[in-house]
This record gives sequence, structure tokens and C-alpha cells, in this order.
Amino acid sequence: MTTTLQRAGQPVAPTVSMFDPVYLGIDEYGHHVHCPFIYRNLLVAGEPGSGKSGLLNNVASHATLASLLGRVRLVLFDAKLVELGPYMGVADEFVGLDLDHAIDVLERLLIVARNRYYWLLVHRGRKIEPDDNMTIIVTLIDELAMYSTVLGTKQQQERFVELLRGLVSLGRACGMPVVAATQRPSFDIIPTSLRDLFGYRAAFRCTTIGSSAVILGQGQAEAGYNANDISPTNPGEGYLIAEGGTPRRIKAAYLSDAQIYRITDYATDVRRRNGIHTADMNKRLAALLPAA
Ligand SMILES: Nc1ncnc2c1ncn2[C@@H]1O[C@H](COP(=O)(O)OP(=O)(O)OP(=O)(O)O)[C@@H](O)[C@H]1O
Repeated sequence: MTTTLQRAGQPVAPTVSMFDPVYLGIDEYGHHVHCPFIYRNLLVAGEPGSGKSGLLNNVASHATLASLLGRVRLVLFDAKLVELGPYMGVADEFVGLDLDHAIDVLERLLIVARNRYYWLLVHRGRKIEPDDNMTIIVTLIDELAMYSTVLGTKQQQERFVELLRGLVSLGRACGMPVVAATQRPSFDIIPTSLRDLFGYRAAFRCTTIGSSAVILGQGQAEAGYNANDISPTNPGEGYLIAEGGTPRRIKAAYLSDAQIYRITDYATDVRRRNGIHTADMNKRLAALLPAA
């Protein structure tokens, strides 16, 4: 579904839809790997420096370009600020280190999800289709563990996980997919009940066979799919598994920081000219400052 974007009457670039599969990289045979994200969530895990951000950036950049037609919104959670920071200007929400803010945003997303199911019921649908003209809301979370185990109180962390579980369960059919990444693939961060809600899971290099199994599933290591055997000198290599399928060895496509900023600067400019919401960066940056 490639459409040509108009700017002041001039076609400036082809753009993509969130209903198009997202380009993630290549497999071990050199074939391109594309994944349709619209009806599936993605969980990405691996040790620090294993290449998780590359995959997140591929999805975030696709969503950014898809947002140029005004039908995609980004909601970003990044406790490190700089991983998803380049997309701040095109995001509807950017959550940093504030767990109350994280909970508030998830609560609002769940209200939208429930309203969408009501809308689907009334319109006799089961899931959002391209012709429904519904905005696709893509939520990206970098370092899930910061929100579920580090920031805030135990009660807030539990509330965050409960809401996230709700969004991941409800989001897929109502055009609200979630992509979450963690450096710590362990059962306390990703219980099986949460993991199994993610239709796609990617394991980059993991420190142990056990942590690889947390993402890929029990029995996969014995079958030869073990993210602990990935070389630490090959970031971006990982196993990608889709619901019920066999893990596929991939090398994620990598966007440099300069390329990411080129995409987001372009998108911010086009969105502004087309009257699509862009964030007030001064306000957004001020809101991220720690309280004095
Ligand atoms: N697909 C890739 N191809 C080539 N190089 C890559 C790829 N992915 C990552 N790298 C290299 O590895 C470095 C670390 O990658 P990245 O920041 O994506 O890891 P990460 O798993 O997100 O780490 P962290 O958990 O610390 O954020 C990058 O700066 C880059 O130099």
C-alpha cells in the first residue's frame, strides 16, 4: 500500500502504511525479512549492546514515515531518553523516568482500546481494517525493566505491568500494537503469561541459555535455537520467532543516528507543513527534567 505524499501540491516521497509489513533485516540466506505489525506485538530482548535498538528503530522509523499521512501516532516510553529521543518530535507522548506519567499514559491508551472495541462491535467488525480509516497507535517501550522493576514503588510497578498486559492483550485487533524491549530477559521481568501475548519475539545475544529460552520458549535451545550462542562481536544478529513458528536467524537492518535524525527531521517538517501534530520540543524537554 504505497501512497505518494503531497506537499504543497508536489509529490515529495513515497510513504508507507502501518498495514504494510515492516522491513527488519535479512535472514541467514540473505532474504529480506518483513513483518506485518498491525495485528501483532513484538518483544525484543538481549544483553546490552546486542542490537535491540536497531530493531526498535526499524519499527519506529517505519511508523514515523507512515505517520506522514496522519493515520499513525507514536507513543514512546524510554527511561534512557536517548534511545527513542530522536522520535520525540513526532510522538504524541514521550514518557521518560516518571512512572506516574507511564501509568497515566497506559490508562489513557486502555480507554482508547476499549472505545475501539465498542466501535468495532457497533460496526460489526472484529479487527481494524485499512478501510476503517482508524488511526494506528504504535507504542514503543525501551527498557521495560526500568518501569516494571526499577522506577517507583512496588505498587506502581505492579500497576504498570497490569496495564501493559491489558494493552498488549487488547491492542492487537484494535490497531494499537506494542513493541517492548528489555536487556533483562528473565521470568520476573517477562512472565510467560505476558511473553505469550507478544506474537513476535526477537532474542538477540543473551547471557545464558535460560534467558534465551525466556524469549524463544522452552525446548528451543535443545532444537538448536539458542541466543546464547550468538557471537558478542556480531550485534544485530538474533532469532525472530512468530506465534507458533520456528525461530529464524536474522541480522537486523541498522540505521545510524544520522539516518534516524534525517528521517525524523524530514517527518517533523512534512507533518508541520501538512498540519499534523508535532510536539512542542521546549515543553517536552522541560517536562523530562528531574524535579529540582
Ligand atoms: N544490526 C546491526 N548491524 C551492525 N551493527 C550493529 C547492529 N546493531 C547494533 N550494532 C552496533 O552495536 C552497537 C550497540 O547496539 P544497540 O545500541 O542497538 O544495542 P542494544 O541492545 O540496544 O543496547 P542497550 O541495551 O545498551 O541499549 C551499536 O551502536 C552499533 O555499533
